[in-house]
Amino acid sequence: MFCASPNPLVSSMWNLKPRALTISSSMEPKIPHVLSVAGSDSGAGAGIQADLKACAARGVYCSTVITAVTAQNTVGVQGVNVVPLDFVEKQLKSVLSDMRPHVVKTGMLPSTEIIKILCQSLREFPVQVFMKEALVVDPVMVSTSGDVLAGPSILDSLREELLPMADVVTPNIKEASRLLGCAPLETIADMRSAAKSIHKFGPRNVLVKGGDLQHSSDAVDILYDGKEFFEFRSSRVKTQNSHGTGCTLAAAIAAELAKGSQVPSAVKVAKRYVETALEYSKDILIGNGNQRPFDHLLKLKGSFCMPHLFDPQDLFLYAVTDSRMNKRWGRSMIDAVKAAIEGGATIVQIREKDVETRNFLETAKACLEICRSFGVPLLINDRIDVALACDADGVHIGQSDMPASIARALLGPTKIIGVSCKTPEQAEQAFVGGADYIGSGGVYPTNTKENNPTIGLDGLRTACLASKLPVVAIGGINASNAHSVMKLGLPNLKGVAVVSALFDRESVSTETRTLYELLAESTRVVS
Ligand SMILES: Nc1ncnc2c1ncn2[C@@H]1O[C@H](COP(=O)(O)OP(=O)(O)O)[C@@H](O)[C@H]1O
Ligand SMILES: Cc1ncc(COP(=O)(O)O)c(N)n1
Ligand SMILES: [Mg+2]
Repeated sequence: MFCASPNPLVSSMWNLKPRALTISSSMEPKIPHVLSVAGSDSGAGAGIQADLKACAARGVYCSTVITAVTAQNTVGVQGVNVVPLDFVEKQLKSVLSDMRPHVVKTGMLPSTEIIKILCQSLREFPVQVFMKEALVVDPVMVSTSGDVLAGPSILDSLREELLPMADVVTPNIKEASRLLGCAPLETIADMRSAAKSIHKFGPRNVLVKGGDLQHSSDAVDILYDGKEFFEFRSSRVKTQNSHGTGCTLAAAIAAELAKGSQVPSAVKVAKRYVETALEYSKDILIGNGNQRPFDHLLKLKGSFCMPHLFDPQDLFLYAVTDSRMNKRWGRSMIDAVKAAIEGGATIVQIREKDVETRNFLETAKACLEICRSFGVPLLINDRIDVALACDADGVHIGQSDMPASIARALLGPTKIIGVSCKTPEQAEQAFVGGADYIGSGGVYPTNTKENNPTIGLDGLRTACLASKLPVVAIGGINASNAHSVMKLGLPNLKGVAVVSALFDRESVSTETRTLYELLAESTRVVS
């Protein structure tokens, strides 16, 4: 059985189904699936092995078509053995005709013939997720060690055949200048202009990766979608363990697209995953060379003690609780959080309006301990200071709180930030400010928030369509209307946030479990 929960214990201890997937209910029920068409790296830092690990870490199934077998280690590439063309074709047919991946990601494509066979196979077996964004091309040419993985002879077929079919292409700075036949890129301005020029070959989105940009203290990537530029910036992790970052980034983008994310949001999540993986494995020692791999599966190892890296699927069943409502039912906030997780909550937010800061902090610390032990992220409502003080996984802020950009500056790159948004303008602001998701509502009338106009299902749809970020619906959602919300079937609508229907009830765990089952039914969970 494939288990997409970040913490398998949550499933096994409480006998829950695996996390639900938001593949539209009108499609066959499937778990998100990426096909990687790439070369094998015997050192397992890059290539097929990186793709398998990155997809696994991001909760996505990955099948593989191997184009070449490389003898490779941390020193360099000692040999390349290209898989015979007819056997590449056979592998493609085997996977595409039967397993129907949602997204195809390509890496090392060592010959023109292999590129042509791939294009032909993709025409014969079109690959789509939510009718769009299904081909991610990482135009691998030279390894970081300087060894050639695909010679200049592939450039024409790459430019003329594969790139026009690509939804996202992810050249590093060297690959970008090779594709364009231009001088090396030296600045971010060069990266922008290269992204624009590569876009003319026909891909819908171009991401020029700046990991190897000299004299840049940050790792900056530039995305161009034909209209807008997006700049993704993270601090540069000081490590030699960065072999395979390019493959990993592209695989993680493909994984997020397979879950239904839009391109900018997929890039953002993927880049943060790479940065976090580099940071957590910066000191590991594998091999004697200077092209050393990092640890893709940090998430599995770290779920008990490390901060939670945002995954849009966390938003599936979002439990929001405060002490006032719990007091009415004679339970502590800590018991409420435990019960919600027991019932299947995939993320928890605590909010307090009338408790003293010191008490709130103590409660938050206790809740965090429970959440960490189950690998469920804990967010603090409004209070960035409390989130920082207890090292919570992030915050949820409203339109009258600090702007997302300031919250991001205060909280740093890895904390989760959600923003309540009613309008497309607010959703855009949240994205630009560095938020991870938006909460949109009130979908239905509610007693928990005064002066909060209802936007209805139409307002929710408008917000989702306008948002580049994943969305969680909020406001008056309960077991009788959750299905109508999820039925909207919008790819970035990831789940529902619930207050009263879980906590203004006698048994929090029973209500949460019932709602979980219902949501799972609406989105057709497969196990
Ligand atoms: N030392 C680093 N610290 C943080 N991010 C990095 C570092 N090196 C690369 N990255 C990021 O890893 C991804 C892969 O980029 P890059 O290294 O340029 O590609 P490639 O591996 O294809 O050469 C990009 O998102 C880049 O910004
Ligand atoms: C099989 C294979 N595919 C891709 C790369 C590129 O990875 P990197 O740029 O990190 O060396 C590689 N070295 N080997
Ligand atoms: Mg790299």
